Amino acid sequence: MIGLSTVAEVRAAEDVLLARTREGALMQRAATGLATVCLRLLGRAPGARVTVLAGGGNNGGDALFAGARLAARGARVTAVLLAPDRAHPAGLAALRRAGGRVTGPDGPDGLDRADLVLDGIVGIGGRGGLRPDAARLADRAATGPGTTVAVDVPSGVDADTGAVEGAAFAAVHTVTFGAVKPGLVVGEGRGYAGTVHLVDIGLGPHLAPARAHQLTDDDVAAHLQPPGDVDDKYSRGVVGIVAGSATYPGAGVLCTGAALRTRPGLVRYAGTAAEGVRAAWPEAIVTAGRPGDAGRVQAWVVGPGTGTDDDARSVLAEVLATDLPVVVDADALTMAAREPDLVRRRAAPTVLTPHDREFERFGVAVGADRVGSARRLAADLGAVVLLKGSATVVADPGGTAFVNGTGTPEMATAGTGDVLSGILGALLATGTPAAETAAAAAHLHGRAGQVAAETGPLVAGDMVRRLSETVGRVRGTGLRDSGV
Ligand SMILES: NC(=O)C1=CN([C@@H]2O[C@H](COP(=O)(O)OP(=O)(O)OC[C@H]3O[C@@H](n4cnc5c(N)ncnc54)[C@H](OP(=O)(O)O)[C@@H]3O)[C@@H](O)[C@H]2O)[C@@H](O)CC1
Ligand SMILES: Nc1ncnc2c1ncn2[C@@H]1O[C@H](COP(=O)(O)OP(=O)(O)O)[C@@H](O)[C@H]1O
Ligand SMILES: [K+]
Repeated sequence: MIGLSTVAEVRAAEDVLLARTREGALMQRAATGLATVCLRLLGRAPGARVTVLAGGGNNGGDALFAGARLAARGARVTAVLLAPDRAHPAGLAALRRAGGRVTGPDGPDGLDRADLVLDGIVGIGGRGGLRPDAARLADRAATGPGTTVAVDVPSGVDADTGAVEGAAFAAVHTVTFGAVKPGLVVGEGRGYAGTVHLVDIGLGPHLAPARAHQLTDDDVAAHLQPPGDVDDKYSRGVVGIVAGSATYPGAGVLCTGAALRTRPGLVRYAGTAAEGVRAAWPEAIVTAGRPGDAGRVQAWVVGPGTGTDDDARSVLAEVLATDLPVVVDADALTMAAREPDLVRRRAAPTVLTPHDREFERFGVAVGADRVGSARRLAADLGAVVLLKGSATVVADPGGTAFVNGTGTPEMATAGTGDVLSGILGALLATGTPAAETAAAAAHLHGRAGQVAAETGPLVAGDMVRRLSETVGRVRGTGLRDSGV
């Protein structure tokens, strides 16, 4: 699990560590890590052209020291000082000693010929959108030939939320220090950060436990354990699916298929798409009746493609009245937004899975702070909120959050949400805690999208078809030998 630490948490840990290390040591660790990544990206330093954009704070100091290291290795380094009178004195002196050139914001910056551009304009001390000089240079860097590397945080990105007000530095790589900040992996900031490299500067032991996390394949593998010798089809949890309709069976077929391919113990289906689901998935136990007719389950999924008429509303109420975990998706979200008390009065876990427009039906727009918005709705409803997006966010009522790191834009196609709710229902039926389980489902779903997109554009059914293989790849096992 990767902790995502806020600026306040990083600053607090830095204060403790700064008091215990000699002056400037942390910045040297940061600059060494930064220069190492840059050297790897450049391949070879001698002759390489590097432009360092340096603001007047410590972020500029990191960039200047790293520039000095690159210059010492033979790179031709130009530092552009955005606030020449406040540039980090020791960093600037080191750069000069190593043979780097220095200019002001309007000087010959070399951006049109650079191999690599370092963005040390502003880091976690930034406020608001970039100022005009900085915005102009960030824009030139983005359209120039150099590989763009952000120092700690892409300038102009809010490190806590990922919000971008106006211009920001578009990095292909971000080298961040001490801890990954949420703004690098969520919202607009994710798109500006590119690939994130974490440099250890010794902050770890002093950081408060993170309240937001990103799961790894290893974390998710723990949710995907194969059955053991004593397992039977019931023992791993049975999921019940209420999805699709007679006219639109697709959502029922996708959701049921995804559940089966995630944990193929037993999947029950109840609803008016029964005929289509039975034809597609003979492995499922299917009834055209109500949820109560389906047999015992350990979790429900309700909503994809069910419609929002009186019958659908009464089925939703029946499912929410159980003491089982429930995934509320799609049309069920529209109905739950009209009657949020159906969710609030539940004692068992509820996971709501809105995209932005469904989220807004609960009364507030998502806005630029996606983690904050998901947390607020989760607290209001006493439910886990899984807010879909290019980086899906999960929040629980207590404020614990997860930001998903897998997936591909190819997943922006109809029906992929139905696949997610099937995966999530299957995992929730095992009884694991709802928020982390929802994050694990989003992770697996994203990996299935990546696997299905390996050969070209995907449709939702491709994700279902490749799910078993994806589970195997996330488990990292392959075929077990018999031990004979
Ligand atoms: N602490 C440590 O031990 C370590 C810290 N480390 C590093 O320090 C960084 C934090 O440094 P920091 O606190 O000096 O702030 P920083 O990010 O440089 O920003 C302040 C500067 O930005 C400017 N500025 C602000 N907003 C702006 C805007 N919108 N557009 C343009 N400019 C703007 C602001 O100008 P001012 O408002 O003063 O006019 C001021 O000049 C951190 O991210 C990491 O890289 C590492 O070395 C590890 C050890
Ligand atoms: N640009 C993107 N990058 C990664 N994932 C995406 C992107 N766009 C959409 N997705 C994912 O695809 C799924 C779409 O779900 P949803 O909007 O409910 O679709 P549908 O209702 O058609 O099934 C979500 O899981 C979302 O996170
Ligand atoms: K920066």
